[in-house]
Amino acid sequence: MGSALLSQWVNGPEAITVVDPAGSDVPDGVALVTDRSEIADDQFDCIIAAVKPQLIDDILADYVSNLAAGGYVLSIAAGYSAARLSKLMGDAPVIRTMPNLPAAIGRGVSGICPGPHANDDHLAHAQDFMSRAGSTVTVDSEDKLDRVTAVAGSGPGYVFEIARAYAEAAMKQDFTEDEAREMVLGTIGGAIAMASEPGAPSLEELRNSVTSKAGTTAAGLDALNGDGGLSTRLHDTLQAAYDRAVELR
Ligand SMILES: NC(=O)C1=CN([C@@H]2O[C@H](COP(=O)(O)OP(=O)(O)OC[C@H]3O[C@@H](n4cnc5c(N)ncnc54)[C@H](OP(=O)(O)O)[C@@H]3O)[C@@H](O)[C@H]2O)C=CC1
Ligand SMILES: O=C(O)[C@@H]1CCC=N1
Repeated sequence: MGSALLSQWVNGPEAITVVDPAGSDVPDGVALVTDRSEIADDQFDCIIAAVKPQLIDDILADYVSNLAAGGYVLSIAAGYSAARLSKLMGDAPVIRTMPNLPAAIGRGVSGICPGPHANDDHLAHAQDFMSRAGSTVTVDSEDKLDRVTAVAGSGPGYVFEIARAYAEAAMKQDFTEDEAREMVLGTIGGAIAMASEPGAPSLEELRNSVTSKAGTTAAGLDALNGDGGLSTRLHDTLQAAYDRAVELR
């Protein structure tokens, strides 16, 4: 996720240093170090926590002395609470965000939640930073951010899985993998673009406009969600993701 954001963050004025022990590729203009010792004496206005939540305790505390006076810590980690991170980082100001993977093409959706000691300047920077990767929504509680995580942070995973299953079903209707992928992604992309037009009808109205009385779509929709199974499954999906975020706090 860090690389996806980095690909958009480089379009701004900040000088960015990435610490990655694996030494992966970084965009032009970004400094890469593979060991914190290489930047031991350096100061940064913003430290970004982009490792897995389970690794934050082991990794981030080493960077307390790298945070410049007046700076803040920006976390993209799921669940891990701002209060816990602030404490770990010597009572530093913390802002939590929850981006999603289409940030890689500037089409992400990011939740932003100011945490302990964060001031308006920190929040303004975080909003500017995240908006380079797509749209943002600022929420006023971490519980809400954990719900953004369930809906949008994990969301591309659900969408890719739905598209994968949809394409698999298309292949069972005697299409090749390439044909199925093209038809399914074209159909999803076209439908989403239409629903996203300014002034577009509600999603329910759009669905109804495809559904001829006693026609093929009605037959398909009955199999898809006639018993409410899809609605229940999606409710359970979001609830399970939220519950996991709560466990990671
Ligand atoms: N994936 C997603 O769509 C989203 C992820 N997030 C959050 O982003 C964070 C990263 O997740 P994700 O990108 O999926 O996970 P990854 O494992 O792909 O990324 C974590 C990166 O941290 C690196 N790393 C490991 N140890 C260190 C260290 N000591 N110092 C610096 N870097 C280190 C890893 O390197 P290596 O691979 O070599 O171990 C890896 O490149 C998580 O906190 C997650 O909750 C938030 C929103 C969406
Ligand atoms: O699966 C995860 O935990 C991360 C957070 C949201 C998306 N990926």
